[in-house]
Amino acid sequence: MIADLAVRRESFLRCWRHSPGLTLLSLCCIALNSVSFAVVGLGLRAVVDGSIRADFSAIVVGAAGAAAAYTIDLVVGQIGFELRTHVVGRVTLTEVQPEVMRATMGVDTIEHLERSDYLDRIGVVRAEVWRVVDSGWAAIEAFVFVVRLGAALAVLATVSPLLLGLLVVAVVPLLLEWHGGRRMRDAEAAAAEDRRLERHLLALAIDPGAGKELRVAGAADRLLRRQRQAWESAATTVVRARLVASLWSALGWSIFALGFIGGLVLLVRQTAGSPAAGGDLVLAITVGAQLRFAVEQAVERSIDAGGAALVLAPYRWLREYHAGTAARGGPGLAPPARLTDGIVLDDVSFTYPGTDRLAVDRLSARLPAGAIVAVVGEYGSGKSTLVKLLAKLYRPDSGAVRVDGTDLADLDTAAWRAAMSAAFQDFGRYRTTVAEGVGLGDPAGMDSAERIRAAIRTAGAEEFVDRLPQGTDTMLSTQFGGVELSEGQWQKVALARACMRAQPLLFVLDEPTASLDAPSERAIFEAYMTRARAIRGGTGAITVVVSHRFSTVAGADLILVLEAGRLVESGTHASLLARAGRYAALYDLQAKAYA
Ligand SMILES: Nc1ncnc2c1ncn2[C@@H]1O[C@H](COP(=O)(O)OP(=O)(O)OP(=O)(O)O)[C@@H](O)[C@H]1O
Repeated sequence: MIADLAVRRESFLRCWRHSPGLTLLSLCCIALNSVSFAVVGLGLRAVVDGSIRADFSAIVVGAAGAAAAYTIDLVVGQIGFELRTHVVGRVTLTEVQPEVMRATMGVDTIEHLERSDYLDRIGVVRAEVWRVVDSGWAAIEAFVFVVRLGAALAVLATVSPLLLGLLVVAVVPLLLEWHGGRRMRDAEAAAAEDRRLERHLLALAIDPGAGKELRVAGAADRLLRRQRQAWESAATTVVRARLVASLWSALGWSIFALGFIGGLVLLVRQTAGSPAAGGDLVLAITVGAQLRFAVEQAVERSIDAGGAALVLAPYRWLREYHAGTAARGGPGLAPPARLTDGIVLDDVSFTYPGTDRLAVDRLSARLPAGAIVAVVGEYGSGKSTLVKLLAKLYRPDSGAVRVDGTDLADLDTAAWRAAMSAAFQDFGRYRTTVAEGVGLGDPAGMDSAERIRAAIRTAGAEEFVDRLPQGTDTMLSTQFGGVELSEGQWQKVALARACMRAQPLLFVLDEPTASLDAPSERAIFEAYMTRARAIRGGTGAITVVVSHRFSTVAGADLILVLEAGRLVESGTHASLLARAGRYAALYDLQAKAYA
């Protein structure tokens, strides 16, 4: 609560610093608006009283006051709203949104991108980040609307304390509408699954991949029928609830109208015969009629202010999580300029957050400087996890990864990343030009057309890139008016991206050729071997290749065989075959399958 208040205050101050003039103007509008409609009533009373007393100046002042207050009520409220929306929007887009993106991207590890509970929180913040900025305004406005309600009641009390009873009848429609609103929300929640399904089926219908299958199978009509059913089911639930909510609302309004008329009748009976009562009557009618809206605004904005807490909580979590991981990472030590000893995995264990199974289980191995190391094993044996630990995308639960004797945890994360290159199994498909998509592998070198070409050459992508309509300037993906690539071509672009750094200390290839045909895979792997041998001289670079295909990695200097997160064998291809253990059995199995 206190922490939320601090964020609200900070958000409001951001608006103030960003646009002090507009913020001040908007605040003035809110303040003026808070008293305007009570002043309309007072002005009209002055007019009526003035006409009874034949007091011309009272009539003029009253009419002018009422007219001004009425204009303010109609216009200034809207202007204040527009100004606030403008400032909130600008601060959201220029300050808070980028901060959220930085916090999401700036976390060293990727746990928050792989855990569904973290993703849910990030999703809420990203979708409703404007509410963080609006939260300060919502609190101010909620307070001002309560003051506005108080002012209206105070004015009514000057006529007769009896009229305070109008507050009760003004609350009744609100409660009934709230009840109807809750039914609507329940209905929306009940219809959410059908809506999701409906959107998903519609997206499938226009998805190029599914589109092919649906055409071949002739299943498009069937799919659209299912989509329509889902839509109708969702619509029926919501429309029914809307109808019920309207009935509750009509009932509430009727009660308010009856109570209001009752209050006026009482007032008339109390003041019957008194000529001075005309002004009071007009004031009671004007202010009383608006009372329900005053209550509604006060409640709505209070709910808004309270509802912002739903976004403020994950927003604070994201900031603290980011700050916490940054503090853990610290400024860190610089990685060595070249590896002399190598990387040692010392009794490393790791369990993914939210799971209880060890993905890497007490693994110890030495990856000598300059070595080409292959990591092999069956599905789910922990190969990619090992690679992520080397890239510092996760930290071991126990044990340590040592780089030339220094714990990887003590190395500066950004500097370590700058000293390595990686192509991952689930590589990114950047919808950019080829040159950008490759160059982003090393932002420092992405302006060099030569380096981009060299990376493309190393990845074996030169031939297909040269055939593209604008070569390296070709836009990728038809979504942006460019060309669509095959799976294998996308993978070659990702590989080229990983080749942008000329002298990395660690070069990681996690299943870099899974989408490629066997000859392409072989050619690329050989190119990598050549490259790995070339770069190891300069920096003692270690190349780690993860692969399912044992034949591809037979030329590696060291092969690590994983099973259920454990290292079960290690050695060269020849030594492992001679050992006739797990590696030999799997190699044999694959050789027979390919034969
Ligand atoms: N993000 C994650 N969250 C939870 N568990 C995970 C996550 N990623 C992997 N795992 C689990 O960790 C274990 C090791 O997975 P990993 O991806 O390292 O295996 P792998 O050998 O690379 O498999 P593959 O050859 O299929 O890529 C598996 O049991 C997997 O289900």
